[in-house]
Amino acid sequence: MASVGKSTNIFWQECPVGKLDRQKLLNQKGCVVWITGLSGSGKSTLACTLGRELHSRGKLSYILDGDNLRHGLNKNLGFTPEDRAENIRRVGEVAKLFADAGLICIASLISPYRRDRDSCRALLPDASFIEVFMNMPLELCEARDPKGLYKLARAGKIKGFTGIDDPYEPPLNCEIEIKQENGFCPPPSDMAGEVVTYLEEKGFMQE
Ligand SMILES: Nc1ncnc2c1ncn2[C@@H]1O[C@H](COP(=O)(O)OS(=O)(=O)O)[C@@H](OP(=O)(O)O)[C@H]1O
Ligand SMILES: Nc1ncnc2c1ncn2[C@@H]1O[C@H](COP(=O)(O)OP(=O)(O)O)[C@@H](O)[C@H]1O
Repeated sequence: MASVGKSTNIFWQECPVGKLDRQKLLNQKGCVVWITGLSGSGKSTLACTLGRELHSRGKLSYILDGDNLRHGLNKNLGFTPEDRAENIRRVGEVAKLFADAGLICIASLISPYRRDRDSCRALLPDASFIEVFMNMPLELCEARDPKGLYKLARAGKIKGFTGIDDPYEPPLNCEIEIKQENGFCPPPSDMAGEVVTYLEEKGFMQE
């Protein structure tokens, strides 16, 4: 009897067209670019700039943005550690499907806990999970505060806000780290360029 999670009597169905066939069609390799960092660190900005750059080079990508997914797939989840873990788990599984479809999947979530990110990494075949750490100081993110959420968190009107009264655990072994240079944040095009160069060097931009 085959059993997975809570289901029993389930079997894996093989499909006639596989990942390699799709990659050939698209002339690229499926992977997940997982962008993690504090609210306001520039995750969505990098995701959008990277998505546009890949599109202009004829590469198929798709952005999974934490904020957006919380309007649908994850609308029943809040920000407790358990809900964040479930949020990341679901997005990791969806990202895995997109990578299997042959796409360059760009996931952009705070994903504050190391264990949850590492579980997503473990879902993907070797080296096709590319963790990008937006290593921006809290002071910068808080000064940006585009949604006014840090202000609310400091005023005690949002509880459990990442970086204020909920932890952010920085990656220990990420593939790419984006940080300030001489006190300045690199422009979005440079941040995206760094990721594109990595994808080229590792062979994801062609089949
Ligand atoms: N308590 C608390 N902590 C952190 N963030 C909060 C919180 N409440 C709401 N928000 C808003 O939700 C966005 C983060 O959603 P994520 O799905 O990326 O979060 S997580 O990965 O599950 O931690 C995040 O979006 P970004 O600013 O784009 O990161 C916030 O706008
Ligand atoms: N490289 C950058 N240089 C200057 N401003 C940036 C840069 N990246 C992001 N920003 C600005 O910082 C704010 C937060 O960026 P955003 O991408 O929404 O962060 P996050 O998705 O991590 O919450 C936005 O106002 C955005 O325009």
